[in-house]
Amino acid sequence: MTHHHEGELLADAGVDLVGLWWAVPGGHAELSSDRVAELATTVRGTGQLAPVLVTFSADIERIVSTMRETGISWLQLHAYQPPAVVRELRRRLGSPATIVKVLHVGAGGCVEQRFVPAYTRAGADLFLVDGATPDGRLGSTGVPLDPAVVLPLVDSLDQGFLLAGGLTAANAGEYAGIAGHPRMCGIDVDTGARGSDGRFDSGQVGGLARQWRVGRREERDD
Ligand SMILES: O=C(O)c1ccccc1N[C@@H]1O[C@H](COP(=O)(O)O)[C@@H](O)[C@H]1O
Repeated sequence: MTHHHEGELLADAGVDLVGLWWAVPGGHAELSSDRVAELATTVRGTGQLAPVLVTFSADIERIVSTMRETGISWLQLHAYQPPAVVRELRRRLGSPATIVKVLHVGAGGCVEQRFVPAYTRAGADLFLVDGATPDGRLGSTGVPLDPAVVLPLVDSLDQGFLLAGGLTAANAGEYAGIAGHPRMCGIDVDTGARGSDGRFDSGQVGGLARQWRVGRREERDD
């Protein structure tokens, strides 16, 4: 989210977490710390949404100070930050923070597969399974993942996971085995939530919420 008015649209359409992109060099939605703070206030003001700081940064001091200054408690580490960074962030941010580590699936499978136990020991609360394209793009790729590759990966996890990567209302049926997985906690969508003009579209977001049958966290029993 980059504009204040998007908060109400997302809340009304059934979303519960909103990503604010910070320290994402070259990202189409890169925000300054001050802008993140303003938008986080708007997000919380809906009474329904919680903001997530989404970042490529591995700079522990900057991440911790931005989380504290903005009051954001959800952190999505979207790049290749190592387990040592997760461990130090967990130590510094404490248990109130929810740390989401992205696991990238490329042509050869999950790039971080062998680090998964280390991320778990380091204190990651959730994993987010997303794609990495052959040309190295991360985040907002709009490229769907092969469910046959994702399923054994999520089966190998000890904690909950979110799914991303080119998700739409129309392709929900292809991921039935993953959507019904006992550790499935939700989906994370950028491209498929937008209309042809590139803006968030309430019809697209509402369709995603309905087709994926993703309830709010407090309404689920997982
Ligand atoms: O959307 C972005 O610009 C972005 C920037 C930096 C990190 C992550 C970003 N988006 C994340 O990408 C995935 C899936 O996106 P898509 O549905 O395939 O377009 C999701 O986790 C977004 O939060």
